[in-house]
Amino acid sequence: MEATARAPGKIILSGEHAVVHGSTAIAASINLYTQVNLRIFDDHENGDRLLTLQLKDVELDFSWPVGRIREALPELSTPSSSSPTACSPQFMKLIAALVEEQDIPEANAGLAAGVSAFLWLYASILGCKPATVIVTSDLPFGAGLGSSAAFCVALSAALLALSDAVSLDLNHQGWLTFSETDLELVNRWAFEGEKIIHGKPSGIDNTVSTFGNMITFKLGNLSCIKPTLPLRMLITNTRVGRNTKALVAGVSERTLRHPDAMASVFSAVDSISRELSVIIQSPAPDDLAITEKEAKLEELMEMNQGLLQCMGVGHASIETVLQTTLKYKLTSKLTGAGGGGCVLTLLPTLLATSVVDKVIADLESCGFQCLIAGIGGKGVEIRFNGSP
Ligand SMILES: Nc1ncnc2c1ncn2[C@@H]1O[C@H](COP(=O)(O)OP(=O)(O)OP(=O)(O)O)[C@@H](O)[C@H]1O
Ligand SMILES: C[C@@](O)(CCO)CC(=O)[O-]
Ligand SMILES: [Mg+2]
Repeated sequence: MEATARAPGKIILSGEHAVVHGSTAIAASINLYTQVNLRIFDDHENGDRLLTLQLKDVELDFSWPVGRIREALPELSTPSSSSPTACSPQFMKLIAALVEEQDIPEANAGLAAGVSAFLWLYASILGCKPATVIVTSDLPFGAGLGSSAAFCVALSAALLALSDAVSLDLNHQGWLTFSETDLELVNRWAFEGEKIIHGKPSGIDNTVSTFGNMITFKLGNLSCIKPTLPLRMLITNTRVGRNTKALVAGVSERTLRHPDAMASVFSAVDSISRELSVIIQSPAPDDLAITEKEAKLEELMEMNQGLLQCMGVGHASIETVLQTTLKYKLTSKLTGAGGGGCVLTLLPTLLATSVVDKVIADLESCGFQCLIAGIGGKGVEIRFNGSP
């Protein structure tokens, strides 16, 4: 049996990090995807009864005899696909041993978290069956565009599609969307994978990758936003790698040291997100109104960036992007966990293309990578047996 799932990355317009501490955040899917192809073998098909994970973008393959996994994770021989379960510290240790055996190159050490999430989701949803999983992605790892979430969502979707937990038309040709109920199940499993990679995620990344569009998110609850503004965002990748888990932990540690001050910071971010949501959805009768609303958006982005600085997740490379875009009277803010990674710049509707080209040339001369991604598209989708 074979299935392929694809899940989008994301940008966070406001509220990153504060959302982990209960504030409202706004996120949108982007048209960059992670794709997971899953092929399950019957016993006779896969002679060595192997579980193989191929990460095409980093040209790394991992392989375990199914018997080795069954021996290491005996309690997982019967899958629980309908009941998303957290990976306990005890299971984490057993999985870490299976990952350790693969001798991941030092340069790719960060992948250990992703491979651990893979083993947990595979064994919990499908049990110890021989399979080959091939992963490809448009998303840069560790850049703030939700690569970990897109990986966990696409993987959970592919595994569930071939489990008995969801009902899908296996003969459907082309990409298929799950039912709302099944999307909830995909999202809950993906969140368990994100916990392995992020440590203490809010759930916003996997939620927007699962459901797509643009959402407000607070304490696990999402609502869909219907923008009345043509939001055009330039995404600049500083190419400064960082680790979301460490950055999220750093904000929590600062909160322990300064509880009252950080509570005020998180409350201010909550207000910014709620105000942003109202502006983005308010009726836009004419161009003047659009320009006025974009000016308010820019001011709120600037305020959010200042509060992210308070949280300690800035970086010199992010400052360089802020200063460079400011020369063109444009407003930017980091997106995702910060500490490097990606920065958003709002491109006003009336901004001339020639100016956009100059801004991009200026940023690329700093060694950064720029793209204008489509935002607010579909969430996770599935297709079967290699159908186009
Ligand atoms: N395609 C993939 N295959 C395997 N592992 C992946 C893949 N994409 C992401 N990961 C895992 O997720 C890690 C990066 O996750 P991290 O949360 O640090 O960054 P991000 O998700 O890109 O940024 P942010 O969480 O700020 O949006 C990688 O080091 C790897 O462990
Ligand atoms: C930094 C953070 O708020 C967003 C990362 O994309 C972490 C999370 O919410 O899980
Ligand atoms: Mg992530």
